[in-house]
Amino acid sequence: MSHQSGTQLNQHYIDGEWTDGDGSDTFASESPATGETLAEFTRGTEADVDAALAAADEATEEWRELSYIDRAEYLWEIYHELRDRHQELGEVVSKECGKEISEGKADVTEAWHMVEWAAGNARHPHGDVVPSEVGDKDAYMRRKPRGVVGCITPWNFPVAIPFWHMAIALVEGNTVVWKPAEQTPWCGQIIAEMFDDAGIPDGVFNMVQGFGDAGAAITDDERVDTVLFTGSAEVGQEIASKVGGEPGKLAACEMGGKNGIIITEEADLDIAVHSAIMSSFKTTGQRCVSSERLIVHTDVYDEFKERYVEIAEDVAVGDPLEESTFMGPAIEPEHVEKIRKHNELAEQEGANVLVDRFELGEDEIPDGHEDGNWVGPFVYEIEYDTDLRCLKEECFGPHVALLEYEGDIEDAVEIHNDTPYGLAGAVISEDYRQINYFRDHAEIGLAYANLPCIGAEVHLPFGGVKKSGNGYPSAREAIEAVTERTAWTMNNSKDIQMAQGLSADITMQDD
Ligand SMILES: NC(=O)c1ccc[n+]([C@@H]2O[C@H](COP(=O)([O-])OP(=O)(O)OC[C@H]3O[C@@H](n4cnc5c(N)ncnc54)[C@H](O)[C@@H]3O)[C@@H](O)[C@H]2O)c1
Repeated sequence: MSHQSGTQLNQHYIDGEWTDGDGSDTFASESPATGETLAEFTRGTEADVDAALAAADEATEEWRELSYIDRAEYLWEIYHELRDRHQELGEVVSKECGKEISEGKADVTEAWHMVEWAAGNARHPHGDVVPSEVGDKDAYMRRKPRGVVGCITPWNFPVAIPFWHMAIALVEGNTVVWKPAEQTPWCGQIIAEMFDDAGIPDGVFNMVQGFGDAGAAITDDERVDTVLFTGSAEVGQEIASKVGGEPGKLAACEMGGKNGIIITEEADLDIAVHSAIMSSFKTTGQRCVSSERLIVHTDVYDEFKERYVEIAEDVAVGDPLEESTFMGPAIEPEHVEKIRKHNELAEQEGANVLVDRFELGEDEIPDGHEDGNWVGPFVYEIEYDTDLRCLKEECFGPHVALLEYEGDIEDAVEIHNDTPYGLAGAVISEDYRQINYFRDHAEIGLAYANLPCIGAEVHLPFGGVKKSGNGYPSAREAIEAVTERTAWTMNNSKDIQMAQGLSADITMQDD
């Protein structure tokens, strides 16, 4: 088994074996905070994906024959490993994706919560007993696994999101081929070690390291029955249209957001400022639920702006492993460029820039971290206009627009809904009517009141509407995506009786 940082090459995990597979190419995991190489990995090719899918396909028959409870036993082993290796894996998350350490550890905690949910759910009822129109019939719904599930995950929750997908797919009786994000292969390596240590039967769990081409080889293969994808809208839409067009195949995709917080004239401004700062800058704005739009009533605009800007000017950017850090670096140099372009776009569209810490001062960058992908908050005010691209396109960074509105909650919600996305949002108000109006009219899957619009609990649905996805790859909803339902009706009498009064008489030609 290989499980190393440093120079040793880490492998794929296919059919219960660690393997270089095709082995024709390698890639590195690089620290976003220092630029140093953390570990080397073999890069997956179509041939590696083919081997993984063959193993997963072969393993489905025996795996689905096990009881839910026996399948869940393997997940309980992993639950204990996640807890035992909490500190170690949390630090790897921080090192590999640059999230500050409390977020790195929270990623691992969320993963074991999801494993707990999925494995615990194995002892809960699965399916429904339903009444029949005919007295002598039993009618009920049973679930069956779909078969092979392809899981494709993003870098920003490199431990939690894979378990949102895989824990449920596996307990429900599917086998899995997983491709971790290319930026966080070390987390992928440790998760695969956990499955290996748990003794999961060969072929049931397979991991292929690599890039988008390996991901596409999974989604395009006819042996895959369900694709679970979390990532950008561009890739998700491509997968949804490709896979959705194939009969018998299903894609559940969770994508990005252009999330907003409404701060009404009835807001408690302490809560408003605190919630907005967390939603804007936690994870350096690189959460799917990060807020890039703050929609603030004119009566409280000036006071809110002053207090928010004062914190944004000074919020601690630094080494993700230091507990005093609030924001770590951006994930990779290409992403720093993407954030730069979004900031420039806002300026071209007429932004009045209030905070520009995009290029941090030398004294703000921690010693020894000069080669990190550093960016700081960029905050601007702009007059709302439906044609502004900077208010519609996801930046996925600490890039925030302040929008002043007049009028009622209805006006604020109209601005809030004016994006192609529909993932998360929050309202800050002490007036329950305003809160309830937001709850009923905001076009989003995750709505918060008097809270940041970040944060998830695994037993709640997680997912968006519009361009943000179809709200499937989480908890209960994911079960729909990885199982097929069979409606069973069973006759308890000797006669055949039909619903809707349909005649069961067979009449003959001579009658
Ligand atoms: N809604 C959610 O639950 C949620 C959660 C986290 C992140 N996100 C979104 O994810 C994005 C950031 O993550 P990212 O940069 O890793 O996203 P990404 O779309 O670039 O990559 C996600 C995964 O898809 C793979 N991939 C890339 N091209 C592919 C292709 N053509 N076919 C198959 N797989 C392919 C990547 O290798 C990676 O594993 C943001 O837009 C963010 O909002 C959404």
